[in-house]
Amino acid sequence: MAVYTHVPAEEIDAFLTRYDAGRLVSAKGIAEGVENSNYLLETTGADGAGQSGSHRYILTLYEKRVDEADLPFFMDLLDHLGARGCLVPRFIADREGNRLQQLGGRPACLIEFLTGISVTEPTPDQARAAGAALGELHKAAEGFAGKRRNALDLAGWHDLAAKCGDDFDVIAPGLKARVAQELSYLDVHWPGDLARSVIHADLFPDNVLMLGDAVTGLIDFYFSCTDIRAYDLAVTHSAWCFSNDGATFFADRAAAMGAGYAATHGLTDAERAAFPILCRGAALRFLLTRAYDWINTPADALVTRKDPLAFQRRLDFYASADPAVLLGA
Ligand SMILES: Nc1ncnc2c1ncn2[C@@H]1O[C@H](COP(=O)(O)OP(=O)(O)O)[C@@H](O)[C@H]1O
Ligand SMILES: N[C@@H](CCOP(=O)(O)O)C(=O)O
Repeated sequence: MAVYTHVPAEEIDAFLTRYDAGRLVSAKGIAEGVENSNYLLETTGADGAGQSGSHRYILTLYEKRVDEADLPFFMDLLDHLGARGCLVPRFIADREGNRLQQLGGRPACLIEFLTGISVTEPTPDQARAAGAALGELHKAAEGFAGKRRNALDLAGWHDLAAKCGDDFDVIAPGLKARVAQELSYLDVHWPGDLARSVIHADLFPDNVLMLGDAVTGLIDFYFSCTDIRAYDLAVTHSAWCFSNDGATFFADRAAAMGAGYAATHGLTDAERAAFPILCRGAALRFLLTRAYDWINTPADALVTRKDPLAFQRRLDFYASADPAVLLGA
């Protein structure tokens, strides 16, 4: 469960009085997620007569990697994407027009609740829908003027690796050397000339809400940034096309995801040629943040740490795979 900051129900109820959202009926810490503290709120609604469950909101308190100064970028991006038909949540303004607040000593926002569930074992059709939704997102992001540097780029990966240092080998003997070897490879081969745009950068199954095979919401844009556009597909590929432990690659999901993305956006020849390297970078990026969190998560946080080695297995797969299997024909 990701709740780093515990806020008493009375404080949440008082917080809600700034909004036209009614009174608090229930507040539950949300089990999923590792970055921020999230609560699912139910309220009476503005007229005070709502039935239980009919007025839901997400309350997010920003922790760890989210810089408060970046929140306007995320808000503007979701406004832009929402106005172009993407199924993304709105940040809700209080009666004075403020969307950013303080609660429990943290920056906090009230956010529109979207329906849908996150799949844990995606089918190929669901992977196709995720690829298509990512392509739609990239199309909708065209023309967005905001820019944000990716703090988790190649330079950021070097910084994280240096911070983990010898602790890598506490997670698994030899991991420090494996990471160093991969960084050296990517220093030489990372592509510098591919199209860049705003990307989601963390479109894991838990950040895609679905009903059946239909995407009902894309959430958690807090890593969104300006970077190589096809890297976003590589991140999504690494997240959706393997068993959770990274031991099994599902070529059928990957081919479907590639087809879904091609149907709504598509890749250039140069992006296809670079895709195996982009996937290696994606796998290393999540290996590194998971390793850092494995070492540094506070003992009293209600959070389930994620296994870094699940992304070492993906990395090893990408480093040796026949490029032709990654996206199918
Ligand atoms: N707008 C939303 N609508 C519905 N559920 C949401 C929404 N935002 C977050 N959630 C739920 O909260 C969980 C954690 O949110 P997320 O933004 O992924 O957290 P973190 O930033 O900590 O990773 C999600 O997996 C989802 O279950
Ligand atoms: N997707 C990352 C962790 C970031 O948290 P999320 O819950 O926002 O996806 C991972 O799986 O390592």
